[in-house]
Amino acid sequence: KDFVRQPLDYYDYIIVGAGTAGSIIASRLSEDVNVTVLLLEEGGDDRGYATVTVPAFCQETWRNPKLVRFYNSEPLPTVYQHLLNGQAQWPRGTVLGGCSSVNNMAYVRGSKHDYDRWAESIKDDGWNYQHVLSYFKKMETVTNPELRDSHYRGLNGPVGVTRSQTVYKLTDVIIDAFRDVGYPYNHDYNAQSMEGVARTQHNVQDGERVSTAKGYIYPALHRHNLHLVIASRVDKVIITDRIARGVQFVQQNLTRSVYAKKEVILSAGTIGTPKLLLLSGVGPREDLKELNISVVSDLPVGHNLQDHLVFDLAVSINQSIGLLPGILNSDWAMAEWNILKKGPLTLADSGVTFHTSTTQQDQLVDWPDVKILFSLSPVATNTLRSFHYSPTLLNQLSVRDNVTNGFTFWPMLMRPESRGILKLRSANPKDDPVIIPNYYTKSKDVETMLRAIHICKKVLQSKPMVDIQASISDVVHLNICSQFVFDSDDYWACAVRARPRTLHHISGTCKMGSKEDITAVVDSQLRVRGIQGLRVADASIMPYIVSANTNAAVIMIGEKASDLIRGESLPPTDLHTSTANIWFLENIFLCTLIVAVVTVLMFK
Ligand SMILES: Cc1cc2nc3c(=O)[nH]c(=O)nc-3n(C[C@H](O)[C@H](O)[C@H](O)COP(=O)(O)OP(=O)(O)OC[C@H]3O[C@@H](n4cnc5c(N)ncnc54)[C@H](O)[C@@H]3O)c2cc1C
Repeated sequence: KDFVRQPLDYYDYIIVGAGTAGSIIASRLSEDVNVTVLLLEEGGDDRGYATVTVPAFCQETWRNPKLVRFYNSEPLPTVYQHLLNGQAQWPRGTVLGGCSSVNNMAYVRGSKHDYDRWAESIKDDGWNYQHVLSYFKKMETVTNPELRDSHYRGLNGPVGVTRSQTVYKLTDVIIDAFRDVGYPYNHDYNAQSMEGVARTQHNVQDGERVSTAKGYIYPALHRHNLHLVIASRVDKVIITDRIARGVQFVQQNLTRSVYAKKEVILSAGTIGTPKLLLLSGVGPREDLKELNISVVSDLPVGHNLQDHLVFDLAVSINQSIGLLPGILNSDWAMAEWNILKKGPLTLADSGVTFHTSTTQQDQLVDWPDVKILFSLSPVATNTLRSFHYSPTLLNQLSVRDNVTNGFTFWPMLMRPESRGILKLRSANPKDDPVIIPNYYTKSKDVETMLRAIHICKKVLQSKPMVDIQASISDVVHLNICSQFVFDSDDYWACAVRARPRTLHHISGTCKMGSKEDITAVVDSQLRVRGIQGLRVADASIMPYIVSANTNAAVIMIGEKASDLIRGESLPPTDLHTSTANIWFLENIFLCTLIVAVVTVLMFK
């Protein structure tokens, strides 16, 4: 059995959204044969799409309306002048596996400090790094032998993780360039420290994407106690007497209801979950009253919206060592992937990731606030179109179309201070919500991005970059920034503000917090405040966005939520003892030698 057409009337647990987190929770809860689980998903099957499976084609997925839904922010044409209609556009995976089936697969857990800050703010050590590390280990199977012998890594989890290898010479040149200007090479940014330049790890195993649908749901579909219903949009949580009783959903234009004996769990993502809560009367009282929705619980649902932003800086070089046109569609690349599951098609991106702390305060504790990724070509207008850039900007950046050899820096802001907001547009579930991202409303965010751009420029001065005559190819005086001297900080600040490009990591709209925190929507057990039998588990619960791509954190949230629901917990990882053990194992030869020398000396 794959999908169930019509659910029964009652289940123990109803999970809304078979995305990244929802797939995990359905799979874990249904491990217990004594409970029944219903998983409801608005989208369809993610199998049968080569663009989902083959890592190098991943960017095609988030342009495919069969796999994603596009949400537009409110227009702000005088602010986001480089965006089409002044609107940010967010594709969200609307398919089994959710965004984990359409994302770029970069696997980055985040810093120890991200989770320690969560734990401190919510006053619950169960979310500190030592605790969540146990879940990060549980969920993954690290495939590279050189990474497996580490106390930080997991060896038997449902999600495969593979560290990329050099396919293009440009990858090695970029790594060498960062080292040349003094940054360390980081063997594993998912271990003790994130700092430095590293080879990217991806949710890829045997050359194929591992979404949470693939890792958790498909292997569980044979279970009789798990029902998966697709193409069904949940429109409301049925709440009476402050208890969640079930959900109302629409399937083939028919509205149906299904009931939960134990709990309803919302995993519909950073947009879907708050929208559903608001439609169900859980949200800011004044906003709900305006739409004639009766208020069940007055909570700041939709507030605290956070995202990672990226800027693009194209560079030209004098050698053909990167991703040249035609490589990915060549017969040999296809053959190499089909037969050996190797080669260019296994790479979701350049394979290089750089993290660094750009303030003295962050350096002291080792907590990166900037990340830089790369594209191994000077990203041309064809691709830039999908970033929702305005025709004027596309026209100005079309200089890149004439650059055959080059690459693009993607400097990124990892801990933004600006906060956006999401509200209902109307009480009609078919209407998309109002989204106001408030990008760069805090000047500190612009300052951090400028420091990231400075790092890119510093790297261009390195010997490996000078050797390939690397130089910024976007020497175009953007109309709206023409009052500033090109390449000055004011110029870049103007360009950065005008085109806030999302890294697709929206989070935080149903914030987790302590009892006293009036800005919180869920408590540290992920229970919606003031309502029984209702939890949220997805990217929306993050109190602060992590300093990393968000998928790994959401998988951890899915694993931990499953344990919270079934009343279990993993013991915290004891890093202290184990690091010592690892040191002993890694240096066993040295230890044996010391013992031998001491023994000989004693008997002499
Ligand atoms: C294009 C793109 C690239 C990304 N790249 C990376 C990357 O390289 N690395 C990384 O770590 N992160 C990346 N991310 C972010 C990461 O994938 C997400 O943060 C994470 O997957 C979100 O998981 P979630 O469970 O919160 O939501 P989702 O995975 O979005 O799941 C929500 C699910 O709920 C369903 N749903 C919504 N509303 C309803 C409803 N009313 N009724 C029924 N079902 C509903 C949706 O269809 C979806 O399946 C990327 C995201 C995108 C979109």
